Amino acid sequence: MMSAAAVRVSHPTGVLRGQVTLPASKSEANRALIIRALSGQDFPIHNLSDANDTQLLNRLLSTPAGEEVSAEDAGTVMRFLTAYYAATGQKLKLTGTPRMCQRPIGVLVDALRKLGAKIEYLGQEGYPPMQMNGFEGTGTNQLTVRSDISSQYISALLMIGPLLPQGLELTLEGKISSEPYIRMTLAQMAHFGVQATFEGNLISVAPQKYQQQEFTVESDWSATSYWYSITALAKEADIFLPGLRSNSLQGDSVLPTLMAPFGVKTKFSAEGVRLTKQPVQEKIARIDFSACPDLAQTVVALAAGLRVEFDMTGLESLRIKETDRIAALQNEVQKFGAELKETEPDVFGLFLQNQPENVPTVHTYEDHRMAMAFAPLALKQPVIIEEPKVVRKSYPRYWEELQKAGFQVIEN
Ligand SMILES: O=C(O)C1=C[C@@H](OP(=O)(O)O)[C@@H](O)[C@H](O)C1
Ligand SMILES: C=C(OP(=O)(O)O)C(=O)O
Repeated sequence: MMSAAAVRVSHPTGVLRGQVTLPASKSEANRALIIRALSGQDFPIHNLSDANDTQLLNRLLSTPAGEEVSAEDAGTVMRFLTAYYAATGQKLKLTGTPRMCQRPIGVLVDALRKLGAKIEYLGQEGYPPMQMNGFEGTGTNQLTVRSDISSQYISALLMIGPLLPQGLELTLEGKISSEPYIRMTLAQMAHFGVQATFEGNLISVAPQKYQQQEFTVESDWSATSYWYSITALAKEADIFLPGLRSNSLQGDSVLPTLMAPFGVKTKFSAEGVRLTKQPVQEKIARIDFSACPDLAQTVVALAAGLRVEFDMTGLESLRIKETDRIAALQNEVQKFGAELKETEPDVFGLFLQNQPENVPTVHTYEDHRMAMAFAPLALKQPVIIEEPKVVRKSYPRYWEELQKAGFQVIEN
C-alpha cells in the first residue's frame, strides 16, 4: 500500500472505538540522539521513533561519516548535523533532497562561522549543500541570531553550546517562532545535566559536560493531531492513545485546549489519553500557530471538513517546510469547497465556498502532513490521497492504524 501511487480512503460506518499506536516524537528522539553523540558516551534511548527522520539520524550518528552525508528531507537532521559536524570538526559534504536544498540554512551557518566553523556553500549561498571543513575556535561566544525563521537553528546551536570552550550566549532577534521547540531542547539538555538560562531574548549556556542518562521518548503529539481530527469528524468516537503525558516536552501538547472547540474531549490517565466526540459548543476563535506550526494543516483540513470558518496567524514558517504548506493548503482545500485567503498581512481566513467534490484527489507535495491531515476527511466522503508513502517521514504506520480504526485504505 505504501508503494501505491495513490490510495482511496473511506470509512463505512463513521464510528470509531479502540486503541491507536502512535509513533514516538521525532523531535525528542533527534535531540536525544544528538546529545548522546555529543556526550561521547553510550546510554539507552528508549522508544526511538520508527520515523524515517529518526532512523536516518540514528544511522548517520552510529556509523563513521563518509565523504558525503544526506539529511534527505529531514529539517532537524540537516540543521542539527550542521552544528554537530561543525562542533566536532568533521570534514564532509552535507546535502539533502532537492527540496532540502531550497530550505534556508544561512542563519545557522553564519552563526557557526562566527564561532569558528569552516563551511562553504556548494550551490546557492544560504542553502544546502555545504562542504564542512573543520573548526578553528575564534574565541567568540556571543551571537545574535534571528529567531523568526526556524527554531531549529537555535536548537542546533544550543545543543553544541556546552562543548564550546566559553559556552554560548545567544541573543534572539525578532519574533521567536516555534518557541516550545527551543524549550524542549533546553529541557532535554537539562535532563542530561546541562543547565542553561533563558531570560527575555537571551539564552546562556556555560561550558559543561553532558551526563550519561537514560531517556524515554514520549509518543508524538503532532501525530496525535490526526486522531483529534478523526474524532471531531466521526459520527461517534472513543479512542485511546497510549504513551502521551500532560506534562509533555512537546508544544503540540496544546491539542486538548486547541481541539476542545472542535468538539473533542480529552481525558488523561497514567497510561495515555482518551478522546471522545462531543457536541461543538464554542465558536472557534482566531488561532495563532506560531508556537505549533505542525498543527496548522490538521486544523485547516478539519475546519474544511466540519464546515467552519476561522482566522489564523503565525503561518509564516509554513512556506519553508517540506513544501510551501500555505500554497499546498490553498490548492487542496478548494477541492473540499473552501478557500484559504490572506485577508491582511500574516492573517489568513478559511472561507466556505461550494460543496466538496465527490471524491477529491489530494496532492501531497512530498509532505507527510498533507497526506495525514487530509485523510481524516474520508469520514465525510471518500478521498484519494496521492503518494501515500510520504508518511514514512514521521508516522510510517499511519495507514495501518487507520485500517485498524475501520477506514478502508485501498490502492487506487
Ligand atoms: O525542532 C524541531 O524538532 C522542530 C521544529 C519546528 O520547525 P521550525 O522551528 O522550523 O518551525 C517543527 O516545525 C518541526 O517539525 C520540528
Ligand atoms: C517541519 C517538519 O519537519 P522538519 O522541519 O524537521 O523537516 C514537520 O515534521 O512537519
